[in-house]
Amino acid sequence: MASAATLTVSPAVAARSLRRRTPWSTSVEEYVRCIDETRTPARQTKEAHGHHHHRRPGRSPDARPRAAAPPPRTGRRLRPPVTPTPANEPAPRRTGTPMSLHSSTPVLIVMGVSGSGKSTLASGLSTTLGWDFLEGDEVHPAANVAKMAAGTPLTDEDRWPWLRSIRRWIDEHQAAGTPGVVTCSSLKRSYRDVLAANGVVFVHPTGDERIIATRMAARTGHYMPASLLASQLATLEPLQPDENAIAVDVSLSPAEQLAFTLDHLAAHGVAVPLDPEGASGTASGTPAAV
Ligand SMILES: Nc1ncnc2c1ncn2[C@@H]1O[C@H](COP(=O)(O)OP(=O)(O)OP(=O)(O)O)[C@@H](O)[C@H]1O
Ligand SMILES: O=C(O)[C@H](O)[C@@H](O)[C@H](O)[C@H](O)CO
Repeated sequence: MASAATLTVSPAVAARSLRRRTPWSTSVEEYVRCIDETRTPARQTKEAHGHHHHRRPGRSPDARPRAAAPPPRTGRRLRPPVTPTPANEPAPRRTGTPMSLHSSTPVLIVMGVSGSGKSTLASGLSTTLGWDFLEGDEVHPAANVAKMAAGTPLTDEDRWPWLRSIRRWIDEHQAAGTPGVVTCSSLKRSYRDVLAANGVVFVHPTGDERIIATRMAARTGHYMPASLLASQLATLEPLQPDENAIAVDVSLSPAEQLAFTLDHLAAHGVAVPLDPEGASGTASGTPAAV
C-alpha cells in the first residue's frame, strides 16, 4: 500500500469541530468528551424501521451545542491516531488503492450494489464515530424509487440529479467542518467522480455475489427487488488505483466490517474509539482477507 498522508487539522478547524461536538481533537480528554456527547443510540437498519437518518449541519439536534452536556465519562479506551508504518498498516485491501484524507473534513461514502450492506456498515460507522449520516436512498427522486420498485434499472440520466444532491450534502458538511457518512451506490467511476474530493473516502463492501444475493432474497420490506441485483452488478465498475477507498469483504459480520473500516481510518490519522460498540473483539485483530 502506498503511504498515505496523516490527517492534519488546523487549530481553527479543530476548535470549530469541538464546538460541533465532532471527535476531532488532539487531546485525548477532549476527544473522550466529544465522543461521549455525540454518541447516539444505536441506529436500526432501514429494513427494520422503514426510514433513514438524514441529518444536515444546522438542522440536526446533534449539530447544535447542548446547553447541559453530561459530565464526561472516564475510563473509555481510545485508539489514538497513528502514523502508518509497514508494521501497523492493516491487512492489504482488495483494491490496493491509497487512502488519503489530506487535511479536509472527512466524509465516508459507503458504496456498492443493492444489498451489499451499505446501510448496515454506514450506520455503524456514523454511530461509532458520531458523524452525521445521510441515507442516499432517501434523496433519490420519487420517480427513481418508483422505477426501481417496478424492476427497471436506473439510467445515467436518472442518477445525475441524485448524485448532485449527495454532492451538495458533502459540500455542506465539508464547508461546515462536520464529518459525515453517506450511503450511495456510486456504481460507476463517472458517478464517483461527481462525489470525490479531498477528504472523501469510498468504503466498498464487496466480494462474493452469492452472499449479497442471499441477503437480498431474505430481505423484506425494501422497495428494491432482488431481480435488480444482476443489473447492479453489471453496472458496477471496480474501484481504480487512484481512487481513495477501502474495500471491505461482504462475508465479514457487521461488527467485523466496522472494525476493519475503523482500523483503516485509524491508520490514516482518524481518531476512533478503541472499543466501539458493536465492533468489539476484532478491531485490533487481523481481518479476513479482502
Ligand atoms: N455484514 C453482514 N452480515 C450479514 N448480514 C448483513 C451484513 N450487512 C448487511 N446485512 C444484511 O443484508 C441485507 C442488506 O443490507 P443493507 O440493507 O445494509 O444493504 P444496502 O447495500 O444498504 O442495500 P440497498 O442499497 O438495497 O438499500 C440486510 O438484510 C442486512 O441486515
Ligand atoms: O444506483 C442505483 O441503481 C441505486 O442507487 C440503487 O443502488 C439503489 O438506490 C440502492 O441500492 C437501494 O436498493
